[in-house]
Amino acid sequence: MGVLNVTPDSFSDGGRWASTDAAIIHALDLQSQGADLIDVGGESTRPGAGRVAPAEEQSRVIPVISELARQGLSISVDTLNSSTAAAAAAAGAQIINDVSGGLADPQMASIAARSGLTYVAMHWRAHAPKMDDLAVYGDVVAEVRAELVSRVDMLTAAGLPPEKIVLDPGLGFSKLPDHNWRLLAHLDAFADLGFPVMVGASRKRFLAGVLPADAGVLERDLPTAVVSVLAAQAGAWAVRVHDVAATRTALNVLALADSARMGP
Ligand SMILES: Nc1nc2ncc(COP(=O)(O)O)nc2c(=O)[nH]1
Repeated sequence: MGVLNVTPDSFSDGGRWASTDAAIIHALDLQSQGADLIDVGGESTRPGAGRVAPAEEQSRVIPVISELARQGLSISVDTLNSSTAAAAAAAGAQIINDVSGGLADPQMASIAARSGLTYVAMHWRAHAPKMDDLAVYGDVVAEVRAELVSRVDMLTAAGLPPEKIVLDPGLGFSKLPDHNWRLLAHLDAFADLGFPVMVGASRKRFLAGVLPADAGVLERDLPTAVVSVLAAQAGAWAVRVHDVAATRTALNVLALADSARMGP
């Protein structure tokens, strides 16, 4: 899943694809790098980001989704807002990627159920201003797992078929670095729930821990690609990344190593 932030302020690529034309060019480039899906977002969820009105979010993402769907790309819409999810479904998106897992907008579960789209429910505890204050866990794996199970219960009660649900541990959302590493080390705890699992580590702060102190954000693309391999080995359904080429290459290494291991 290639990241396409059509926003002026996303933490690692804000403003670069803010125009519709630039966004479409970048989406096609992500596809040529090997992306199976393009995740189109119009509101930055980085810590400290302010909220964006749904109308503004839709003005950013719907023209992009419409054109990319017209060109046959597989699109997810990264939104907390049910009105944006409904508009994206009408514009040709196949997936709703809701970082709040339905908590931010009470209408989202029913809108997602009615849309027939696949729905990614990510683990989340609060909007950006309060997010870091809630990074408190006794057992992060058990608690994130339990909270995602309660999200599934709410979503299915609203009519969303279980087979439409993808789960995501929400790396970097109300998590300290060691929480993220523990979640990555125990992805099986989420895969065991019987839903596809998505992982979004790309360029996130916790990856800085494996880099020199003066490393820039783009240097996190290498550890991101390594995490993509770890996620694939744990059976992840998708990884959400900015640098698709790096992850595609890393997954090619894994595929060749696996085939060599199973070969004669
Ligand atoms: N499902 C899912 N969606 C996401 N959307 C945005 C971000 C924040 O990253 P960005 O600001 O680079 O888009 N991370 C995730 C994530 O980890 N999982």
